[in-house]
Formats: sequence, structure tokens, C-alpha cells
Amino acid sequence: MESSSPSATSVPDEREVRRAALVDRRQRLTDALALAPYDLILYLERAVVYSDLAYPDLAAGDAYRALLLTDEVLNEGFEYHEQAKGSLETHSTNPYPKVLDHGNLLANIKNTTDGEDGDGSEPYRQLATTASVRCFQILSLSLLLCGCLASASDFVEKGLKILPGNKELLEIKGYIEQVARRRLRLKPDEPIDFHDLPDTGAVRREIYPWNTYEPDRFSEESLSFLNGQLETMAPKCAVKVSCLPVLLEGESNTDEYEIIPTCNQLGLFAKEDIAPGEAVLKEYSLLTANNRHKESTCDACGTELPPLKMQTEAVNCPECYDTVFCDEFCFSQANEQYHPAVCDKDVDSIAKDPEAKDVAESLYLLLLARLLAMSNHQEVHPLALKEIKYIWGDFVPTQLNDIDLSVNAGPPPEWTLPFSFKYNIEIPLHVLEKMDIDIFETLPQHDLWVFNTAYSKFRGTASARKGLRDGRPEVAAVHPFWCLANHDCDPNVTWEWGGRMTLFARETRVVGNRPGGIKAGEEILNHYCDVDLPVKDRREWAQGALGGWCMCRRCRDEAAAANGSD
Ligand SMILES: C[S@@+](CC[C@H](N)C(=O)[O-])C[C@H]1O[C@@H](n2cnc3c(N)ncnc32)[C@H](O)[C@@H]1O
Repeated sequence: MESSSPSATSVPDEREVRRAALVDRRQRLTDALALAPYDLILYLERAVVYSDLAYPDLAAGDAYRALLLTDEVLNEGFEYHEQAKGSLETHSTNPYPKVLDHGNLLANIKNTTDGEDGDGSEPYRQLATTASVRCFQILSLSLLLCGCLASASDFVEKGLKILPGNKELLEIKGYIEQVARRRLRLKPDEPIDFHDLPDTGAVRREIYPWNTYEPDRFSEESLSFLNGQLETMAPKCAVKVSCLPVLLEGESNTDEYEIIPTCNQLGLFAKEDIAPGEAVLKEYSLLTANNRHKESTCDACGTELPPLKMQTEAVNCPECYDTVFCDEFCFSQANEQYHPAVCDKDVDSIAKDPEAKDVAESLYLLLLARLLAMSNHQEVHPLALKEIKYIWGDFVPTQLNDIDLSVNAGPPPEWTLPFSFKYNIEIPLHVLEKMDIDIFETLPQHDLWVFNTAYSKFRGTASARKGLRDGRPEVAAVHPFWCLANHDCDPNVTWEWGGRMTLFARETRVVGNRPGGIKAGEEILNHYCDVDLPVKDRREWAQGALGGWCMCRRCRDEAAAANGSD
């Protein structure tokens, strides 16, 4: 009989109890924001909770929304001025809200305003100015913790312009300089060129404890939904659980091992025999993006349009003439699924023709913009849209991400979601504003954690196509069923993306030149890299999409053979 000793019963430790209390407080503040969406103090309070929970990115997101609301309060002509001012006036100015009583802030503000002759110092204006400095403090420290030094530095300077002697801001400025020196490898006396500061970092990639949209991908319900959808696009395939090698970060001595650790994920499997050369899956997706401004691709499916003279079936939207679709089908699908949300709204020029360093980020952002347009037009939460709901997000368990942060260290290696102020916070909100969406009223659909979750799913599943002009990625798309197929360096399919994403059974296999074709029960094995390359190059190429060093049979055999011959 099993006995239960006191140590066997799970007593939550102090850290867990504190964490649960903070998650609970976050929920109460989120509920309060649903009732008072223009209340900048609530945003600041939630930002502090996010900081305490070690989500500096989410803290920065809330502090930025609070900062936008301070602008609304201070500028009478702004769209939400009345609502933001009204909400702020519900808070006391004596004493000030607790969230503003931080370090020397209130004393500094008092000293600065005591010398003034009362001009413009209506209580709510003073409160808004004080709150803006608190926003700059949270923004600069949080962005520093995420590794976004240029934005952190920008916000610290903006805060210091209002309160030049503020001790907390000066301290943060000092930390930014320390980290900048380390990241730029500067000697202590070398000057820092602030234009050189890195501005991308990493944040936690996880299913947030409050995310109720993530399905159990292995449940009967999910699998039967996915298989129902698959019926028309891949009638000979089924989605099933697949046992995959656990991927390592780089080279290891396990290539020769017979048994390696595995994990369960989803994959595509043949239900019936598939002949060599036969189409395995044909998928149409509107979750596409194009980062060239006036480009000749279909706005809906991303197909390259034929030269103008030859266009016979192409359709221009009669309302916003510049938007072109390859045919009536794409035009009607776009109108059903997303186009009215962006039609004639001047969203088109955002993030187009980016600098070389921003090409990939711009495509991910434009995929997010398309998702938001679909969500807005269809009135479905972005994470509930079937185009991304079931997608693999390469999430790291919350417990592994929950580590102490140090201002001098930068983001820990467990944090794997690339992050920048510009692409995760600023531009997505700008896109929504262009779409005439009130970003405050629609917080549940447009909270930063929602954007981060969508980004987690796009990275690792989106495919991109290079432009003919300069070979840079120009068009990207997410095909939620195509991306269920796992990788192998001896693939049994190959793929082609025109208007549809198509998987074909290979005529011959790479290893041993065996005949192609797929037998019922076999897994559909796609390729995420050029399989004609040598093993080391393949592993390096596939690493981004796979999330680690490829451990397929072919890679392990070839690497072990190469090691043996060294
Ligand atoms: C595009 S998804 C493929 C579908 C995914 N297995 C799912 O459950 O939805 C890519 C992810 O699948 C996993 N994967 C694909 N091929 C793999 C392989 N050969 N070995 C290990 N993991 C693989 C990796 O975790 C990768 O990040």
C-alpha cells in the first residue's frame, strides 16, 4: 500500500503562492479595465504586476498604453480626451494613487512645480504629467530587461526631459549604459554611440496562465476538427500524434546513440497509399503578407500577378483601387474574410519596403496585421480564428520561463520569442488605429499577450518567398495544415507555393535513390531546408524553423559517419 508522507503532499512554496496572488491581481485589474478602458492608472497598476511576475514586455505594453492616455488627457483635441480625463479624475490627488508613489517621483514633481506660478497645474494635468514620468520609468526599465536598449534609452531621455533629476530614471540610464558597453564590447572609457544600440531582444514564449484560447491539440475534439477540415484539401491524409526526437541546441555526441529522447507532437499521416508525383495536400490561405509597397501580387493569396498587359482575370477593389486580387474568387474570399476592415484605411503603406535588417520582422508584423483584419471583420477573437488556433507555438512551459531577472544580465536563454518595442507594441497598435479600432475599448482582443501568442505561432510555421528584384523575402504566408507536416532530411514530399500551397509525393527519395510514393500509415515528411546540402549546412539552415539541431536518421547517420572518418 502506498503511504503518503508530509513531503509527498504538494505544499505550494512561497514563490508559487506569491505568483498565484499576482496572477489573480492581474485578472482583477484586467476586469476593471473592461469597465474603465481609458483609466491610465489601472494600466500602470497592471504594468507593475507584470513586472513583479517577470513579464517585462507586458509591463512595457501597459506602460505604453498608459503613456498614450496621458497624451489624451493633456491634449484637448485628442480623440479620447474626455474619457481619459474623466477616468483620471476619479483618482485622488491627495494622496496620489499608490502606483505613482515610487522612489523620489512625488517629491521631485513637487519641487519642480512648486517654483511654477500655477499655470496649467489643474490637478488632473499634474496627475497626468506625474503619471507620464512613471510610464517612462516602467518603459525604460522593462525594455532594458527585454534587451531593447535603443528604445529603453529613448524613453529614459524623454522622462529626464520632464524631471531631469529623477533618481530612478538616472539609475536606469546608468544600467542601460552598463549593458550597452557589454553588448557593444566597449572599454569603460570609450564613448557609446547611441545610434548603434541594439533594439531587439527576447521575451517569454509561453501559453500565458490566463490564455483560455489555447486548445488541447491532442484532444479528440481538436483532432476531429482538424481531420474534418483536412478532408477536402488532403483526402488521403489524417492528423495524428507523432513521436519526434527532442532537439538539441547544437552539436552533441548523441548522433551515434540508437535511442534518443522523444516527445509527442502532431504530424500528417497517409491514410491510403499515395503514388509518386501525386498531390498530397492543396491548401488555400488568406493569412498572407507582402512587404513591398506597390507590388504585383494578389492581396489575398500572395500569387505573383502576370504583367499588366497580360492580366485578364485580375480584379481591383472598386473602393480602394490600388488593392489587386488575382481573380474574382480571391476578391470574394478577401471581402468575406478581411478586406472591408482595411479597405481605403491607409493601412497599406505600414511596414512596407523595409531596410534589409527588418525584412523578416516586417513580414511577421504584416501577418499579424492580416490576422487582426480577419478578426475584426469576422468578429472573432484573433486567437480563436481557425487559421492559427491549432498551430504549434514552440512554447516553453511557464515554470521554466519564470526566472529571476537581473538588470545587468539581459534576457535569459530560456526566453526565446524575439521582441522589439517597434514590432510588438508600437506598430501593431498603429495598425489598429488606422483600422479605426479603439485600442482601449478592445483590450481583450488586442492585449500585448495576444500579439505575442500570434507571433509565437507565426515564427516556425510561416513560409516566405523571395522577390525576383533583390532576392529578399517579400511575401509570407501561414498555411495551418501544410505546417502540420514535420521535417526530415530524407523527405517523402516536396512543396510548391503558388496560389495554393501544394505538397507532392516525391518521385524518388534522397537517400539511396529509392522510388518515391507513400504507403498508408506512413508519416508525411516535408523538408524545411535544402536537402541536397551536406549535413552540417542542413542542420544550420533548418535550425531556425525546427527550433534546434536536426536529429533525423539521415543527419545522425551522416554526422556519425563524418565523426568516424575524422
Ligand atoms: C511546422 S511545425 C510541424 C508540426 C508540429 N509537429 C505540430 O505539432 O504542429 C514545426 C515544429 O515541429 C517539430 N518538428 C518538425 N520536424 C521535426 C523533426 N524532424 N524532429 C524534431 N522535431 C520536429 C519542431 O518542434 C518544430 O518546431
